Amino acid sequence: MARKARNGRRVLVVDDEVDLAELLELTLIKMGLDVDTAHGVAEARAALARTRYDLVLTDMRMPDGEGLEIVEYIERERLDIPVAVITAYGSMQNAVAALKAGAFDYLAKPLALDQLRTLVKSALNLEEAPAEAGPLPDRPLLGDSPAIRQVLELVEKLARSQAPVYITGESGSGKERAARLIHARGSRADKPFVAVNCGAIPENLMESEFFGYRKGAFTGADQDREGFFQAAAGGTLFLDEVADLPLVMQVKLLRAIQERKVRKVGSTVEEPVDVRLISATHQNLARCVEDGRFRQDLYYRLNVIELKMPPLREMGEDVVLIARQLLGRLAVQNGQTVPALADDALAALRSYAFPGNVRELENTLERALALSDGSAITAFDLQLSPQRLDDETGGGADCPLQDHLDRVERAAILDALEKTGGNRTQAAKLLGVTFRSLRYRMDRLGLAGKD
Ligand SMILES: Nc1ncnc2c1ncn2[C@@H]1O[C@H](COP(=O)(O)OP(=O)(O)OP(=O)(O)O)[C@@H](O)[C@H]1O
Repeated sequence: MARKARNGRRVLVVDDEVDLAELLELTLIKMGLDVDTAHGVAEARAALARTRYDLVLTDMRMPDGEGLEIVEYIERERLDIPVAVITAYGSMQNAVAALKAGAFDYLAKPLALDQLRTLVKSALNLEEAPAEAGPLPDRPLLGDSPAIRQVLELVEKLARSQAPVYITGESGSGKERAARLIHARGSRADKPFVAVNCGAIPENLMESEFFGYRKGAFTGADQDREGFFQAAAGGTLFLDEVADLPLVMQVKLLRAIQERKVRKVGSTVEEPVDVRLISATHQNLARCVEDGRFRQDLYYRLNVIELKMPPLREMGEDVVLIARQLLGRLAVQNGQTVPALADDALAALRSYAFPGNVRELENTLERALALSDGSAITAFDLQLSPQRLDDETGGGADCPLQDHLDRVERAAILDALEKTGGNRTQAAKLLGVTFRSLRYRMDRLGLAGKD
């Protein structure tokens, strides 16, 4: 089966499960890609022999063979096509075998669509959609539980003040959304809101990214450039994952906050800056201070007022309320009628721990909408895996699987780079992955500047 879209990049999806293939296909088409689907290894080989693809996504287990064979085929024939595999939940061995055979990444089932999109964008070097022009839409924080009402009250108060705000909460609990709301409701609303993921900036570029640089400051600096501080002038600078700032940068940030001035790299003059700071992290920053990983003086500067985002599982019936609102929005976006939530789906939503909070709920619904027959969403469509119901007791609620895997991966890569003196080719060999796979992984984990 082949479907056409808009930007000329062609992806081969290999999956014998019709539902999953359809979900992948829909998601990729929405990204503007052309998609062919093969329902087994033999069909995939035939398609690869016939057509030039820019990316292959393959399931691991199919009736006529393993996804691994496709990875090996692409390597053997030197087709130079990035290939990613989709593995069953919990089968890390399969994922590792595929990476060793040349796959550049893997996705675990049930599929998280935002991870899929990140992977595809990265493999195809697709540009991010341009940022929305004009003032940011004042998107609300959904929910009506006492926990979220308290948050909303505090947001209104914080919007009226200029004090630094420090937002805590689990991943996906709406920290960035709350920060945007504080900005949008305050006196700086018509000025920029600049969000910075502190964990994603290579260490060697941090200073110039934050404070800008002058032409000639270093090789390649062929014109003056503004940093985040200048870009947020008069508005709000949102420092996400602030615990990931390296200590050297913490000193520079503290200075900028205290002096209300920044100096571009390569410049001798300081310029005044006026930004409101909001920072966030899902880590325990006080513990980072105790461990010596975060400066206490900066911690006090940032943590003037704390806003705690509640986890979705502590928001009672909000899970159903938010699910209905999100479903309505998604269905309208797709031009579908809004499906009902069947009783078994409601029960599944109420009993699941949602370690990934509202973000996970959004992904779950997006996937369910694609899988459902259109009239009602059932528990089956939601695919909330029962193992994860126990996450709360197993510590998983504080540590969703992806975070855990990322941490393991990050430690292994850093270790290999240290052992090889930063030589990526040797590090890739040591890790048993291809050079391209290592480069991709370092980009994804924000380690690109670490060697
Ligand atoms: N209360 C809410 N109402 C509506 N949408 C929400 C709510 N909370 C979170 N979201 C949505 O969930 C997704 C994740 O939210 P956001 O990025 O604000 O979370 P975060 O806590 O900053 O996550 P991370 O720690 O991973 O950066 C976004 O799409 C956001 O719009």
